[in-house]
Amino acid sequence: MSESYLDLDVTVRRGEKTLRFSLQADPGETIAVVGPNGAGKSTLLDAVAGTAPTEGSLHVAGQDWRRVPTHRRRVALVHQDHALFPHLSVRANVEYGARARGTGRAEARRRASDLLQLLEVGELAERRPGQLSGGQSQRVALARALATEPEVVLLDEPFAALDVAVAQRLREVLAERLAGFTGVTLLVTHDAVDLFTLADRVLVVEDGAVAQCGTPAEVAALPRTPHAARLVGRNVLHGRATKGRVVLDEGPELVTATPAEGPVLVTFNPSAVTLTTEEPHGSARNRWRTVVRRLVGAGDGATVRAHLGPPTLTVDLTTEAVAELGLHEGGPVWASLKATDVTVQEASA
Ligand SMILES: Nc1ncnc2c1ncn2[C@@H]1O[C@H](COP(=O)(O)OP(=O)(O)OP(=O)(O)O)[C@@H](O)[C@H]1O
Repeated sequence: MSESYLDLDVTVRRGEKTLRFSLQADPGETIAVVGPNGAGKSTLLDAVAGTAPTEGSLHVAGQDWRRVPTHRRRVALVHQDHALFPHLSVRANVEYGARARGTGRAEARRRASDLLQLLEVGELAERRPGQLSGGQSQRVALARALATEPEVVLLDEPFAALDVAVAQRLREVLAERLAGFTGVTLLVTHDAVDLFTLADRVLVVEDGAVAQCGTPAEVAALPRTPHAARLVGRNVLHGRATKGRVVLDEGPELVTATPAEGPVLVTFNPSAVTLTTEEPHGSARNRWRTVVRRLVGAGDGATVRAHLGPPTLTVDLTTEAVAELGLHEGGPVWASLKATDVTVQEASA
């Protein structure tokens, strides 16, 4: 019998693809699931919910969930399109969640009132879903999901359709609510903010398998996939190390301060890269003449993210610096990087 609250080790076949997931989680844990499009994040949720045919083992709260039919699994799923019942009031939508699990009418009503209050939409109880904003609807959808007293909550990009301020407020409300939740929450997200505000751990999914699982700080410090690196704003390059040098898969060499041998991932902060128009003559051991591929404003008007390559680099700089350097897409630039700013980790074969 498994020690973990949730213990999953499954294989899922989807068309031509075979996806394989393994995850153990403790009571009360919130796990962010990240990865590129098509990596298998939704498939992982489907495997837990029982809506995808799976082989392997899945235990939740001491029960063998392979023996629990899908409709009896104590699992609540919230998507970005919340799909509330349009003909029922907000209150009735949330009560439905509880009643569907066999809860009595009075208890369901009490639970719905409590949850709507907690999610700060108590005053909307008599409205119909059509009379709610996107953020309000999403709160009601969360209330309805939690009213089922689930053992596992599956949140599939629940903030994706909301504007930034609404999403931020809902994150705060959800963080409070999840703090008192004793089950396991899996949260699929493409937003690094979720990692640092909601997640106890981050599960990085790549190409139908778990590429990394660690605390948000661990993944931020040493992301093991380019997607995770981009998400947390770090650079990651693949290469092969011999004696303090790494021959990058993209061609150029990189000098590092850490001895390593064999396949490696090298990571570094965008702020560690210095850009110049002339070849730099400072102490930086690594310098490359490269090309500006894309310049993307950060939305605050003051900072710009430059994508360069080869080698593929991301660099954050101020709009003044962009102007001073005369950076433009397709234009040349020198990038330099100190050996001591580079972290080297072994790559799994
Ligand atoms: N019902 C299905 N039948 C066949 N293949 C499927 C099915 N559902 C998903 N797939 C495939 O399985 C893989 C994983 O898809 P999945 O939707 O789990 O990825 P995801 O990480 O959730 O992606 P996204 O971020 O785009 O939602 C993809 O290659 C996808 O094309």
